[in-house]
Amino acid sequence: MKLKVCGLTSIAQMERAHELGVDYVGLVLYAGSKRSALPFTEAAADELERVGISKIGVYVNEDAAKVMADTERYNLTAVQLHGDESPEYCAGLRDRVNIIKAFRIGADTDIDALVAPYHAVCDYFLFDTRTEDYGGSGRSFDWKLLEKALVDKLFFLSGGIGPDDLEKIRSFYHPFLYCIDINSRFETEPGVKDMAVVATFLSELHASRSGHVQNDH
Ligand SMILES: O=C(O)c1ccccc1N[C@@H]1O[C@H](COP(=O)(O)O)[C@@H](O)[C@H]1O
Repeated sequence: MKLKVCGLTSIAQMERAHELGVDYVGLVLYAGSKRSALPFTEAAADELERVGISKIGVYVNEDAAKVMADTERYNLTAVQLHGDESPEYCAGLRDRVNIIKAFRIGADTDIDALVAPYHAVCDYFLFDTRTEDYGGSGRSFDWKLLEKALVDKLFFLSGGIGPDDLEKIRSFYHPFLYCIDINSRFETEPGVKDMAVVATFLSELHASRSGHVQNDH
């Protein structure tokens, strides 16, 4: 089971995440977010490029040329497209970078119909909660909806996952669950994580999943 910590805004916290063994950090490169990592000074961008941990850029309806430029500049492993990006948009970027398409899920969402056009043009899916905003709401959705859907692509599970959700994660099995994505519920303020709480969560996540062999590649 992989762990992504999203919404970090300092190089020191990214390096700490790397030391802890977090798999991915998410940089919110969307100016409309409370935890936007923008703007960078040139010096910070240079430092960011060199941080050892795999970095995922989080975007909302961004210009594709900007996403491509950021991918090179910051050495991004993948981009998380959290807005209303079309399948064509995803296909246009995919030969340059891994694509994680985020879907916002509500009680009445037809997940199969929503994801079908994206199946061939993404590397991963990500499931978040549908709210009035694009993401980072701290609110969760009913994971049982994923069990009922025909999801057959590796996915990131997100949306209000908090330090107390380990038992819930332990009880949720899905053959395509790849990564747990944590964000606002681990913050002391927007953009600043409590890394001690992240460390405890990570070690308990690993301990609780040690009996599972699910998608640990
Ligand atoms: O974190 C944000 O501010 C954000 C803004 C716009 C799009 C995505 C954003 N973050 C992503 O939202 C999900 C859920 O976060 P939370 O746990 O509910 O706080 C997560 O995947 C973040 O990557």
